[in-house]
Amino acid sequence: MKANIVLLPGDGIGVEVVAETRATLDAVAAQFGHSFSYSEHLIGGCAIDATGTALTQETLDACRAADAVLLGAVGGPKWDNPSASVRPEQGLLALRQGLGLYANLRPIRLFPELIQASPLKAERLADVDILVVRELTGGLYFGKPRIREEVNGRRRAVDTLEYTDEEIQRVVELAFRLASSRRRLVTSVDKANVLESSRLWRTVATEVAARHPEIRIEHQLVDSCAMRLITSAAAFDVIVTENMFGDILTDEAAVLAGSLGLCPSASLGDGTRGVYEPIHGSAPDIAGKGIANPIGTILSAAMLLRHSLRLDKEAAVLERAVAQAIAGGARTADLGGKLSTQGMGAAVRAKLAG
Ligand SMILES: NC(=O)c1ccc[n+]([C@@H]2O[C@H](COP(=O)([O-])OP(=O)(O)OC[C@H]3O[C@@H](n4cnc5c(N)ncnc54)[C@H](O)[C@@H]3O)[C@@H](O)[C@H]2O)c1
Ligand SMILES: CC(C)[C@H](C(=O)O)[C@@H](O)C(=O)O
Ligand SMILES: [Mg+2]
Repeated sequence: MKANIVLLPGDGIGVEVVAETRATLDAVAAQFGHSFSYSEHLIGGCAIDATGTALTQETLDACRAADAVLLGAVGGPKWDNPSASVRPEQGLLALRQGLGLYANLRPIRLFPELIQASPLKAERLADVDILVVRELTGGLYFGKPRIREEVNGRRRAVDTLEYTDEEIQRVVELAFRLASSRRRLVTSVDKANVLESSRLWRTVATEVAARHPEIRIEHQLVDSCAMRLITSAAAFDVIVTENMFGDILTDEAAVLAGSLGLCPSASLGDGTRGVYEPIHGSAPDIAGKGIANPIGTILSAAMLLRHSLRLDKEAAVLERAVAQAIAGGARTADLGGKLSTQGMGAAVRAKLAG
């Protein structure tokens, strides 16, 4: 098949891990006789430097016209001034909103050979297989008003946590659909003991659950969920939660896997188009050194093959190649090894054909 893929490397290690993933997608295409064409566009800090804005109309239009988008990461110290009116992260948020990508799927899967890479005891990690469905276009990230002002000599700032029933319903519905082909348990995470928006979330989640009697639902407060992710992660199947809770819980859950650099994601809306990106950021502490782990991005590309291109077999072959490379001892520095970003990509490609 022919597919048109937009690459948005962004900033820092985003550039390094996207280059390695493109090479890996090319190897998949060659093996299965597909033709992937790529166009590369700016987003984040590099877009601010070149154009003054973190997401140009041109980049957004290219993404709208593409079959799928592969993104690296945005941000970095160069653009971190808290008084700046434009920030790299705004580009990512505008992209998610502009494409209507309201659900971010973040699978947390463990490779058995990497159990030692996690600081947790091995017995706490047995059978961990979690899919976090993070709401992506609502909540504190987008609520209005958003204010920074000075009133009577005091500095004041406001963010707004807002959800409509429709926004909650569509993402919780998706979580239930995904749970039906897994272990049939949805954990809806909120802060309903304090937040009005969470009480609406819990009410709507309960309504959705009533339409899916074959799937169990449990409600869990976000603070104790954070603890249970460490003490009894294997008890979770699908977790569905609001935007910021999902952001925080998934970086925590990445510790189970052994490195943030291993974890992929798919940002999806109602159609087949999606944005695929690792859950990590631009990692300024290691950017430019060629040592970032590309596996989170390569596994995001596998999700791209499956969800946007409907290439299930190719996705499975790529995921198997990653698993075999890791089983064969391929390790970047975050996993205690010596492989470069390119070395890790090459180790995956070496397993593709076999
Ligand atoms: N989706 C995104 O574009 C995204 C996500 C998170 C953070 N950010 C941005 O990235 C910048 C840095 O944020 P941060 O430092 O809090 O988080 P980060 O995810 O960039 O890094 C956290 C830690 O994990 C390590 N790490 C991350 N990815 C890795 C990989 N692939 N291989 C090996 N090690 C890896 C880093 O070296 C660092 O020690 C900020 O500007 C932030 O806004 C962007
Ligand atoms: C960079 C930032 C806007 C982003 C988020 O909070 O969504 C990141 O942390 C992520 O997890 O994709
Ligand atoms: Mg995050």
